[in-house]
Amino acid sequence: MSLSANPKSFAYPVLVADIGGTNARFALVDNTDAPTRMCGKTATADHPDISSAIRTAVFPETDIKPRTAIIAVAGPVTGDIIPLTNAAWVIEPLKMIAGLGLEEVIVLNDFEAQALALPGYGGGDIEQVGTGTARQASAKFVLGPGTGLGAAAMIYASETWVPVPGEGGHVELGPVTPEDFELWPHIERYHGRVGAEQLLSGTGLPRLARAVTSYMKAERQFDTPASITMAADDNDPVAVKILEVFARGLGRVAGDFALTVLARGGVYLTGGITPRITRFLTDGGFRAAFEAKAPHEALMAKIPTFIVRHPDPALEGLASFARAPDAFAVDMQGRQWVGAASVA
Ligand SMILES: Nc1ncnc2c1ncn2[C@@H]1O[C@H](COP(=O)(O)OP(=O)(O)OP(=O)(O)O)[C@@H](O)[C@H]1O
Repeated sequence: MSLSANPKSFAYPVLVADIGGTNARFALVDNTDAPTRMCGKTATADHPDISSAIRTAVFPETDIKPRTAIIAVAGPVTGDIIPLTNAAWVIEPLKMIAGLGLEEVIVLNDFEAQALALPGYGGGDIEQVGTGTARQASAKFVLGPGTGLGAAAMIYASETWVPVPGEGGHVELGPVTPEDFELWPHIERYHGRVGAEQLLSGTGLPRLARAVTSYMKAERQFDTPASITMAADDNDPVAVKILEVFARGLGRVAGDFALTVLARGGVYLTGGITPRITRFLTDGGFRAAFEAKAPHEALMAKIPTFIVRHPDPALEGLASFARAPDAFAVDMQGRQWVGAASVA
């Protein structure tokens, strides 16, 4: 059964799960005040389905079985059968309710989950890049180059945080500097266009590498993102140029999103690529591109940008929601399933 109402409390313990293309991560939230109990990660390929992974990774960790599950998946939540974008699992909430004894299952988008973590970050969770100060109770944005380029806004309205997921990773990426104009003709078009994710992601990096290699008339073959970051660590000039262009592009897109929602609460970078290119995010190019938004340079200089250092941003966001559902307005339509026992 699918409901549209937003619950203002959950039955505890709540199991939170971040299901990625490669790994599934689980944690338990025992009540509104309890710290998050991490249950470790497991390779999705090691289990036939999510229920089997939960039985193996979570049930041995708790005397009281979870009554609610809140799950983040990469990709859209469409109906009662939810295939994953990059893994063989199919999430079937009604089967999970029946098979695991759950009362309720909620399935959210993975970057919506990452947005839910933003208001709670502090201390070592984040590292600032450049100037600016995060304003309290103001919009935030999370942008994450991983396998793809994930994006979500976090809006503050009526004393409530409202996560806004979307397909922002597919916005257009155009040339700006004279070097860009020389480089752009070397970029392979995807259906006639250059979307941000086509360059600024793990799958995009080899395409960007081919363009930069051709533009520099160099002899290189970079087939994986790791081969590029490793070569850049050895100061290979082509790999360095690729990551400089990457960081500049990411700054530009991050700046566009900051302008779009006036993200005075900051723009936060996550994703598997980010920690591997820190040097290129902090050398000035990223931040300069972020701020170069005439006529709004002065405004942009005040908006802070951060690298997220928290190891499990999506899980952290789901745990925040599990602890304090009242603090967030999460759209539940078509994404919440309850068992017969819970129907009043
Ligand atoms: N050393 C590295 N340097 C650069 N990129 C890397 C390196 N190792 C892995 N990557 C890239 O990071 C990307 C994966 O990022 P991320 O972990 O955010 O993806 P995901 O799909 O969200 O995660 P999951 O593995 O949980 O499904 C892949 O494109 C991978 O090639």
